[in-house]
Amino acid sequence: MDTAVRVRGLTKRYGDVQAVGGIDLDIHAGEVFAILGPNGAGKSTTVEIMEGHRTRDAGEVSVLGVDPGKPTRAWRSRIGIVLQTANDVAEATVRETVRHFAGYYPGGKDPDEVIEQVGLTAKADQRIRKLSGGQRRRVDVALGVIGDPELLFLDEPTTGFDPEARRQFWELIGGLARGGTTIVLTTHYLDEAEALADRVAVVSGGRIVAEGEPETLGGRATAKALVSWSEAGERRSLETDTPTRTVLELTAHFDGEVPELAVTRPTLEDVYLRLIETPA
Ligand SMILES: Nc1ncnc2c1ncn2[C@@H]1O[C@H](COP(=O)(O)OP(=O)(O)OP(=O)(O)O)[C@@H](O)[C@H]1O
Repeated sequence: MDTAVRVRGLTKRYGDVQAVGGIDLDIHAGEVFAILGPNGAGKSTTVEIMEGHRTRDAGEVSVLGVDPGKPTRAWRSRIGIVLQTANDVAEATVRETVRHFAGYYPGGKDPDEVIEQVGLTAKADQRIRKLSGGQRRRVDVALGVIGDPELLFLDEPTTGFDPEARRQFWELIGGLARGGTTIVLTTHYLDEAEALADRVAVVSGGRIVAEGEPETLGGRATAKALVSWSEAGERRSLETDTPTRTVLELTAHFDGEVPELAVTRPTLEDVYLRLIETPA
């Protein structure tokens, strides 16, 4: 498998703050990789170093085979970056803005197609200033993909989106991924990571504390199940390795339907919260 991003021993310090304290990372070409972690964990610093927007103190970084500390124009054109909302083009319309950015990428996508892809066709002639927060974010995404990048960085892409807009955005990202674009995103939404990411890394205190597929992260798939039900007006629950047996026993006990029966495993959020509680 081709490697899109390779990071070894990355460190970055701001004065007294060790923002990144030795990160190793491999992101494969074509995968969607999510970086999770609490505020101040070092996610943005790591991603901005990969983007070539921040210097590093030590370590090796290779992005599409190039050291982002020595970026070339050709390399930049292969990378898309969705930053937090840019307000400087607020007076222009959606179409004018997307067309303007398309001009930087001779081999890029058709502006109207991209506007359609991000669901802004009906707003194409509206000034960006008059869009809602979520709609502006879609413009940011349009600008990130207009150059048809091989690798797309998304920093907290759906902050401010309503639930429907988030779903549409997930579909957009899923479509880009199916088309072969490698995607690196940071997010605070665990359901977003679960819906989109092939693999996730949890960063805490400038280090990776866990890495893997969202379904199995932190032993999630093999964790004990929680069986819960109602009895004599009270909620009862039991943690068990053999939930099927527990349910059979409960069925016998109640001689049929178990009132308000639920069987659950830890969610990605449960696992995540446990991981960031434990110092690396
Ligand atoms: N330019 C800077 N100067 C000084 N300290 C900084 C700078 N940028 C980040 N830091 C510090 O480095 C640490 C990591 O910050 P970073 O922005 O990488 O975290 P993050 O995981 O992206 O957080 P968030 O989820 O809040 O965006 C924090 O303690 C932050 O205060």
